[in-house]
Amino acid sequence: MGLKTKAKIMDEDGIRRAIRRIAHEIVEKNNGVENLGLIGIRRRGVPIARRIAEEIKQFEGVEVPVGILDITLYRDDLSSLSHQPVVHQTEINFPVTGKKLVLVDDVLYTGRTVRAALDALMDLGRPMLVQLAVLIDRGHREIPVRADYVGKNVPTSKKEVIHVHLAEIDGDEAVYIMEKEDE
Ligand SMILES: O=P(O)(O)OC[C@H]1O[C@H](OP(=O)(O)OP(=O)(O)O)[C@H](O)[C@@H]1O
Ligand SMILES: O=c1cc[nH]c(=O)[nH]1
Repeated sequence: MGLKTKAKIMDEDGIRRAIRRIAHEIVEKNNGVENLGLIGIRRRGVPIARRIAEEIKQFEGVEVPVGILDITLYRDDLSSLSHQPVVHQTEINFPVTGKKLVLVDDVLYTGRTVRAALDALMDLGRPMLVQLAVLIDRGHREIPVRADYVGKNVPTSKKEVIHVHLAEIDGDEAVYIMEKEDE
């Protein structure tokens, strides 16, 4: 099944501003950066987490640690109820116990990836709290998960797909709504 571009909903400036705002909101909500840690969900959550850390360094002068969770979705169809996120690898080189962790991902959809991420984090220790930051919330949750920080809420139909492009992975910066083409 093919996908065709329906609309470009964010450009490079829009992505930069959203990430900058999220960085400020994280510091404001947590009353500073003490005990803060960012966890990027591979793949595109990782560069977003690194950019948030870079913003925080610029305005707070503190380096917030960034860890990585590698989670892959196994599915035939994005709209299927059955896709299963599987945690492959964790690269979290700081203790999570007692930390305020912010999970970072590009798109929040059913919430199943976040659930798998939470399971993996809880296996590593006992964080003080876990929050969630996403660049795009497209709705259609299948479990009770909500984001604390959202770059842009994008109402979608289940037939649509959000594609986030980031320079580190894709060579360009944009967010697109794609539409499934009928066969
Ligand atoms: O809320 P959910 O239904 O779990 O969907 C959200 C997840 O789906 C995407 O990952 P994808 O497997 O498409 O890989 P990508 O990060 O390489 O785009 C996205 O990056 C999120 O991690
Ligand atoms: O539309 C979607 C849904 C899940 N993950 C994506 O990257 N896009």
